[in-house]
Amino acid sequence: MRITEVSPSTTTVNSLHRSQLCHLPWSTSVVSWRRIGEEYCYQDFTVPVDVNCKPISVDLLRKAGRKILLQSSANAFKFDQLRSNSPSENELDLKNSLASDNFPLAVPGIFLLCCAFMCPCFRAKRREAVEHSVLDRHLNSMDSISSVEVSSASEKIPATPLKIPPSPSRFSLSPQLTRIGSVHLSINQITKATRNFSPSLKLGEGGFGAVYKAVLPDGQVVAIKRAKKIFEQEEIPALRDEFSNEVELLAKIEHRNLVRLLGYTDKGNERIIITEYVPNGTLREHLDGQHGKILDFNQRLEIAIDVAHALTYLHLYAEKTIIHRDVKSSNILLTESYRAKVSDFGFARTGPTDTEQTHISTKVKGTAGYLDPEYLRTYQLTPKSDVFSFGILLIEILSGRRPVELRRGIDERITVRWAFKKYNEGNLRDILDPLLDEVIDEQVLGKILSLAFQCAAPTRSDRPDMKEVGEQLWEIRKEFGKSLRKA
Ligand SMILES: Nc1ncnc2c1ncn2[C@@H]1O[C@H](COP(=O)(O)OP(=O)(O)OP(=O)(O)O)[C@@H](O)[C@H]1O
Repeated sequence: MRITEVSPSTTTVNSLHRSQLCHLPWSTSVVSWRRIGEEYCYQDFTVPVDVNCKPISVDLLRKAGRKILLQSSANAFKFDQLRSNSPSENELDLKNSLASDNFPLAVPGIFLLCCAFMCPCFRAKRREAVEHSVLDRHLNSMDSISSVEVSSASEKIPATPLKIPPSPSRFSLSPQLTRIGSVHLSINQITKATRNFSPSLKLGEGGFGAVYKAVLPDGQVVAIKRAKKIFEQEEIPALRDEFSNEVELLAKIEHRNLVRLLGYTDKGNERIIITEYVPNGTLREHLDGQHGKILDFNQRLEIAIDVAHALTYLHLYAEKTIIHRDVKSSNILLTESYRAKVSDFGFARTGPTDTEQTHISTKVKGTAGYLDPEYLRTYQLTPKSDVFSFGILLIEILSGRRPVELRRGIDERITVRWAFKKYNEGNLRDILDPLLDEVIDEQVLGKILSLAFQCAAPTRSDRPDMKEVGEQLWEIRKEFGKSLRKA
């Protein structure tokens, strides 16, 4: 579920809960929420709740293709209605999501589930245990079924005591951009290189559009991201924004752990981004075992370090502070040697430019499960929002579980909460991905988990910055190496 925008009205969490969350350290908040039997937890901010923690309304719910829009007022869509009405297939999944998890999710599908079962990659010669686990993961996942967008009609941003830049630093295409990148192709050349956007060359599809693999006349292999055709007038500004964001940001970036922009085209109804091709799929696919071989612990550590380096670069060393805002396993691409490259800059924004400014105030964008709860509550965006997402990602890398696993028992649905409980009980090994058949030193495991929980602290001041995270991971990796030599 990808959240493109959440208005203040959709996040009116009651003040008691809000203040409790604000003032409790991460551990206390999670543990005490659970101890007093609250189903509501800090991960569930997208659902407005009343004093009894019951969702009060999920306003207009509109489905258009793969998109869900969460909008305000008149056409109120009550939680209770979800329970009583006879549901369509999609509504049924949504109902289950809401009823069971207080989470506004759209999980569309029997059809896609069937595809997951029948997909040839699942029939490949793999160990039975792996197969079961992989299938379980697909059944449990929301990402693998569908990625949906949630947005609201309101564009209001709450007042903040700090200065808001007169025009938020949203990007627009500047004339110089026609000169960026090393690849200059006409639409005709792109059409030829992708064999008229042949489905056989399609690598995948995201919120922005489809991505194709293409071989250029000089033999260079590239990824071509084509904006989806716009049918609804109101979608144009958002998609144009996403395009210009991605182009402007990628153009300024050169780092081995960030996907490189090679060129772009914005002509007529076609908006196309050409980037380096990263050949080994997404991190999520690897965690799901879709590429056959399961990532070992060292590879997982190295991937985490690569992502930490990429984010450190964006936060500290790029021309301006850049906040990615959509750090997640499906946006981490892997090379043949399992090095990670962070992709998808559609939601990225520059951070505070003024030295006195601690944050920028902006609409909430990101992906459910990875979204910083403080940003969601206050609309204040800082690089620490990426740190939060990174913490969630780190737990995902270690456990193999998605941040939200709807088909698991109620205690296990929010992975960070489940992992933290296990950690507190001293059952560290239970958190580890069952597909990993290595014995990991308990101290190493303790340190990396502790780092992940610090990153995912509900309050940004409790989170380390990305540079520190990278340094700590590096130390952990050294310690892991030593533990292997001792064994
Ligand atoms: N540079 C690339 N090289 C190889 N494959 C790529 C590249 N960029 C994207 N892909 C593939 O295309 C898919 C879609 O990518 P895209 O960034 O558009 O969407 P997403 O991040 O998966 O979804 P969303 O945009 O909704 O978050 C990816 O999951 C990946 O499999």
